[in-house]
Amino acid sequence: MTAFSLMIQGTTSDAGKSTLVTALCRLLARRGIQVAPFKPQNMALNSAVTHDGNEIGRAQAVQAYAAGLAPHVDMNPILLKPNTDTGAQVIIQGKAVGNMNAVGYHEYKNIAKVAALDSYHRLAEQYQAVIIEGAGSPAEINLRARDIANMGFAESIDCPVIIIADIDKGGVFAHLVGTLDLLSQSEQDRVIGFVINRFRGDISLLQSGLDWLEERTGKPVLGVLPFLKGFHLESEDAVTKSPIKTDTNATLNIVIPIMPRTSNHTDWDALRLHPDVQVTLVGANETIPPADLVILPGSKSVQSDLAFLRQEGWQDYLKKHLRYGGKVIGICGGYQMLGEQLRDPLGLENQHANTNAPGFGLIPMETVLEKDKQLKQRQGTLAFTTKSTDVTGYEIHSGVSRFSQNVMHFSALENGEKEGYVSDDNQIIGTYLHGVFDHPDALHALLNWAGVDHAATFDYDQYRNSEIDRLADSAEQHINIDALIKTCRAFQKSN
Ligand SMILES: NC(=O)CC[C@H](N)C(=O)O
Repeated sequence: MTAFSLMIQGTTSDAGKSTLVTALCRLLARRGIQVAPFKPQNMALNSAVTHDGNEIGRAQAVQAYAAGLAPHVDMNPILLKPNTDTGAQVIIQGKAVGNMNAVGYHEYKNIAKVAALDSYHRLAEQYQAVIIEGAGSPAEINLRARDIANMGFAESIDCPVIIIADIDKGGVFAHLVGTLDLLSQSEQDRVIGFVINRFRGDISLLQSGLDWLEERTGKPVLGVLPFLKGFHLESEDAVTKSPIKTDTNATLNIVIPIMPRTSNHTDWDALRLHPDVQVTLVGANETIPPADLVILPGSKSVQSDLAFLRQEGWQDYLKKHLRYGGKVIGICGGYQMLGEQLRDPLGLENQHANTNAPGFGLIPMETVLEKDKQLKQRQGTLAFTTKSTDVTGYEIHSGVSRFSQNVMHFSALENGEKEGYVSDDNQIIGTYLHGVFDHPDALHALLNWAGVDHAATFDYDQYRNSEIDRLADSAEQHINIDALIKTCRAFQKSN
């Protein structure tokens, strides 16, 4: 059997590339084909940690899960994490190599490409199929010259491409025809067809448009995927503000600030999906509503996000919230902010070295950002509950925090380390563990801590798995997957 690759590119960001790759990974795995996901270059603040301590984009970790694999660094060899308005931390094969601005990175792309190809070839040797995700749109002609994220990559490895467009946004025919038109002949030749995503309504009304599109471009429409109501899969970067659930009997109100550099926003997905919880995300210039629990999330640029929170009135809000008996959980960067001092001697998160800032002063702790980033998957038990309760999570941070006095810890980890903080008055928790609400037992205990007496059981892993199945079932129904596999194999042979 010939191994094959297929790349999914989109007419815009958020067209549905990640979801289609996820669906294909699950559908090939169901057919017994050993398949791996791959994205050469990802720009996102929501990353995942592999077993061996490397950092990759969240979407590839979810796609690996759909394929029945553990996430591996080769699945996303280049990750860009924006930490200022003009620059990003560049992560190559799982490890940060430094901060670069857009021009600097453009120059660096030739080096980054070597890593992308190296990782891809390793996957291609190991698996029977590699499903590749593009980034943004392949028609950004100003970025074409050194492109390694879309057609530049497809041309290098000579693979077929599907272009996907989101009909819910409108303008789907213009997007598809325009995108194809802006590609070179050899790039156009590798487009094996289109997929239209998020269609609602009567397909018979779309048919004349599909016929026109096929006639005009000479490319087939491989499938029209319906809008999946209430569908939720961990999104890569965009923080979705609309509530996931509509009917809620929530008893616990959670408020979370959205800061310019909020990271790992999927930390609160399990809460947004939980029937007993109402999560309100508060952005810039919005009134902060009353809450039972405030969660300060992770941040890629802690000092500037802290300044943002102060400017938005969160310091006074937190003081009042705690005075009235409210609870606070700080995760990673949000945990660091709750401390007394933040130091960045090397200028890792700013353009300048030696930037310091006072934190909210609610935890007797000081944090220094150090050169080596800590990337770890974690397992342990909660240290502050009487009942032994499992907790899982992962750490991604440069900050090293030190307490100025003895404190109660949040968790006891499997390697014997104690981690995090719980205040004596039981109102504040701080932890470095991202994903801390994902384990059903930890979720239950934390909701109980926050005031929910009989919280419903919610298993995030199970939920994710059934959402991937729902997505894959829909793709199976609307795309001829066996014919697609044949086309990809034929492309591989003829080129
Ligand atoms: N994930 C985070 O919130 C990281 C916090 C901070 N940027 C650090 O590196 O220490």
